[in-house]
Amino acid sequence: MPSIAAIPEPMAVDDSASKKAKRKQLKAEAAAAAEAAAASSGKKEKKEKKDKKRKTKEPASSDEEGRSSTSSDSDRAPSAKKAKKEKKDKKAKAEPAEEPANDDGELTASGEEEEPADPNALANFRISDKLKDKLKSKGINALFPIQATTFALVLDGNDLVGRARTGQGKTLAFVLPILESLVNGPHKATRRTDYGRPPSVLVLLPTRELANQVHADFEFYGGTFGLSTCCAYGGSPYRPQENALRQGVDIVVGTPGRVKDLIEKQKLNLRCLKFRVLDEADEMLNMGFKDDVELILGKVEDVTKVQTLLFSATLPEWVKKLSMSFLKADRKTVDLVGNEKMKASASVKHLALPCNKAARSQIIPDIIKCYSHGGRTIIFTETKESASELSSLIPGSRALHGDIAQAQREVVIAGFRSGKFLVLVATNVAARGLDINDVQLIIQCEPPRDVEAYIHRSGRTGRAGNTGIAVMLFEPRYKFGVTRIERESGVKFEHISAPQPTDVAQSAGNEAAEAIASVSDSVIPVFRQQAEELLSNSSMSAVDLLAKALAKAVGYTDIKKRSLLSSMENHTTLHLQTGRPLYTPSFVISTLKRFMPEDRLSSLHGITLTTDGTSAVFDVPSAEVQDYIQARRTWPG
Ligand SMILES: Nc1ncnc2c1ncn2[C@@H]1O[C@H](COP(=O)(O)OP(=O)(O)OP(=O)(O)O)[C@@H](O)[C@H]1O
Repeated sequence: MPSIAAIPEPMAVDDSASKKAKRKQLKAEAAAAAEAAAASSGKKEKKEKKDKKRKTKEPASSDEEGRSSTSSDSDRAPSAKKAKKEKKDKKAKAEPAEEPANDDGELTASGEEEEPADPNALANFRISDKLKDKLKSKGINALFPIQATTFALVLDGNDLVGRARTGQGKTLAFVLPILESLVNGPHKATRRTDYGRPPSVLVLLPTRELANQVHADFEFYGGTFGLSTCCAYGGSPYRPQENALRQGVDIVVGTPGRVKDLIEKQKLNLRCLKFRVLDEADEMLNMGFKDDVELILGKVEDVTKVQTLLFSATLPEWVKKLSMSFLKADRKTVDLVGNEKMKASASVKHLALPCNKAARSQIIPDIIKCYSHGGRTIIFTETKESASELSSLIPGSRALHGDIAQAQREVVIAGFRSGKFLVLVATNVAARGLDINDVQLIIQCEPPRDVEAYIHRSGRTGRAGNTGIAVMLFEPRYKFGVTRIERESGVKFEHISAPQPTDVAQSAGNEAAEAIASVSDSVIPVFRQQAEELLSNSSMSAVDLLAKALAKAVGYTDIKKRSLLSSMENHTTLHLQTGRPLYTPSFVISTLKRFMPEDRLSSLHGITLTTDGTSAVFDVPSAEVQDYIQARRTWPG
């Protein structure tokens, strides 16, 4: 006999634990995941570290070190505490590089000021003192695995394809050896330093924001050697870029369109190029820059004199093939992801949440309240229109997409970086490479079309040893989008339901209670009389009244119900059990028609069969729940 009941609790997530406990658990799990990832990419290195006293150092080799480990990391049972320590130390765990060489007297070969046990300590690499000081000023005392494994290869003149997960320091993996190579290494002798010199380095990347970021790194670290950098991207005036090129620069960082324009206008000359770097190469090709990139790379007269480096967290097969035409035959490949199942960042907790499009703007602010821990949030939408629309619906957020004027885009990014506002609603322009401090939460409004987008978007959090949370929303009907991303990225989503209004209110209440403690006693005389009147005129207890005051202080006058299935406000999820196969959603409708008038069923939506096929869940307006339950009771069958 069929039965029908409202589902009062989330179906797939245990909400019984307090918010605090949940937060703690998430943090600990994400930290453990981070540890596992680090352990995974550096498994061999860790083992070696253990045995360090017995073993001698070996030179870095792409063949050996590029291989990633798949063996069991669970044995390690990493603790959150340990992960925290790791975050603090930002320790890298890769193979030691070759013995440092002292090629011009500027480089140090001793590990005196470094932690001697760390094979990736700066002292173990051919990095000059000036550059080391700059790195230390940023809190960098050791290289990350991708940097440690590629440093000597690049400095020694190899072409290279480098791959590591998001947030693992790929930028410095090319910045550092390029700078050393120009100033102290093989290119020192032939590098031009005169007025009007053509650049020695060209870095191509897909977005303007990323160009700005990498430019800033080259300026910061290259400035120490007196190297000058020019940033060339579309939407910005030509004049300053052309002036800089006329005077002569050492490094040009830019997007393919503008770089091509400057070459065609004969403002940019690549005849003295020593390095060309393709950062996020697959995205440049995805964005239709393939012809521009090929044209630019083809402008180099003598390719034997140029080193070409290609870096990304994702290297689809066709990009690898393409690298064959850009890079020399003896190129090295360092792939720290390799054939490992998990391609996305392992220091990120990946969550999936069913949510109808119409409910997004209601639910997203609650997700932010529950999961951002007061840090920054980036929300990704598929289209520019939905980014603008959503940002207009989410208080305190700003939009970023390709239709926004470049000057405004820069203002938005600067505001987000500086913490002027904490929520950015963006299209894929913010998906690649952006490294913004304290991004705690990523929300993707729907499963992206390609898995690379998922990997890069979710990788805006959980960077450089930190942990983060990525929530992907999906239409309950299109659950296959989640399965597809799971299959292709290796991510195992934890399925959660929308934070219930009571959860959100509770966490707001906690904050309000803390805030009350900071209110000065000077307000008491002013408000005491109203407080006394309120208490004497009310039949409620002082505690209940205070609870109401807290609710009002954080903007609550009512708690609305939210469906678990589609996250719609004022909707409730019902569970129909028949004990017999239901086959399809239309079969569910015909079953319901037996006890509910047909016209009432028009407000029902989101019918989803449970896995055993004998029951179904669907949403109805909360006001109609009792009608369903009553009708079922009076129905004889
Ligand atoms: N050796 C290091 N020690 C500590 N922090 C580092 C180190 N190297 C890089 N970082 C920091 O790690 C962060 C991530 O680096 P970066 O942006 O280069 O990552 P990425 O691998 O290029 O990520 P994505 O794939 O998302 O572009 C940056 O804030 C950077 O300053």
